[in-house]
Amino acid sequence: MTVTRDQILDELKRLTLPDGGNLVSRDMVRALSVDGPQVRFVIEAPDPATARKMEAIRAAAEELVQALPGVEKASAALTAHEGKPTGAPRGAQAAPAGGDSAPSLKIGGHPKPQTAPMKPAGIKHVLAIGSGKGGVGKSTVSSNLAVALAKQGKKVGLLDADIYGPSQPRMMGATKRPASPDGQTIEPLTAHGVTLMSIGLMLDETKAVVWRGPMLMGALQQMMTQVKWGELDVLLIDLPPGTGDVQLTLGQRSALDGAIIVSTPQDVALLDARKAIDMFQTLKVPLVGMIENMASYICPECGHEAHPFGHGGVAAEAAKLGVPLLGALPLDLETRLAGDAGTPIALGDDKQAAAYAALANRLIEDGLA
Ligand SMILES: Nc1ncnc2c1ncn2[C@@H]1O[C@H](COP(=O)(O)OP(=O)(O)OP(=O)(O)O)[C@@H](O)[C@H]1O
Repeated sequence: MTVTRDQILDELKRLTLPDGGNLVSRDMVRALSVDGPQVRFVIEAPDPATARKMEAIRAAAEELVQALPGVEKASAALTAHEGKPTGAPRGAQAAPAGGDSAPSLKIGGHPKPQTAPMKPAGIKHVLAIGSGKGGVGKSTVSSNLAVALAKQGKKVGLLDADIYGPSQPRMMGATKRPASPDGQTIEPLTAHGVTLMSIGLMLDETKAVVWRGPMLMGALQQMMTQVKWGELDVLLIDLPPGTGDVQLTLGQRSALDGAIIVSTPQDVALLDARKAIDMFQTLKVPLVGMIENMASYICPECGHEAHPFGHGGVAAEAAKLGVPLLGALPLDLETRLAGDAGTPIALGDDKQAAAYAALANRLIEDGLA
């Protein structure tokens, strides 16, 4: 008989810590692996000083697990956070066991082992919005699409997973830090009818984020599993540009229903968009389609139409790759100003809002929202 992870965690819950809670409720168990009768795990203390006081707990935890039926050898190691890394989350302490201070939630710890792809229970569809190149308007498209879908009566969530340059708080006009009243779950914000969460809102915005892959994975896992998203028709995930750890983690570890790629028509952007498409295909994430942004510019003075980033490049690329072209959005001053003001252009009723409404309708017709 092989011991299960749940049995081990249940056993560890029996071990009460001197300052309250147990190893599981205090989220200290890491890297639990069960290899037949061999069990290994790590106990991660919030700091080296606490770790030094926990040797007896480590030994007791090892002994308890070793006594479980089906376990031949259990080994537990102690580690500790080495202080706050650069770009560390605000309140980067483990959730306090008690006391007067408000519980805080550590963002970006080591990921927990998963048995199934992440998809919060109440969410019907999860769509990632990516781009190869930065600055092509992926966040602008994400926020406006979210608002346009909400205007159609859909329950929409928007997760800003761009930890290196989170822009949704500004674009959606919601910069308050989400609360974590119990130190375990995060209450997302609401803006313009959209349920919003940004990893950036949990970080110190004055510091650059220097995170290793595992911490990124842990942070994304938390966004998917600890945020109280509630019932949603669709969760849009605004990815960072490129094909890095965030994209890989989400593609491999969460149940994405599709990916949308935003690109400008210029060659350098298309070159990178192709790489992003290739990555999603490799990860077997269905490609919903491409969106051409900054496709044309209408001079407000004379009405002349110009194509500063080229013309038709995304349509041609989409046709070549056999991916639908979902829409072409112009370069538009009002779109930029609305984004900067935290009131996405899709909230209004002008031509740009209509273009986003058409995009939203298409996703709804395709059964993706
Ligand atoms: N169609 C558009 N017309 C005018 N300005 C736009 C348009 N799309 C995006 N912008 C502006 O371009 C800038 C970059 O857009 P945005 O932040 O959405 O791009 P991104 O691809 O998400 O960038 P990053 O790589 O930094 O995440 C922003 O100032 C935004 O307001």
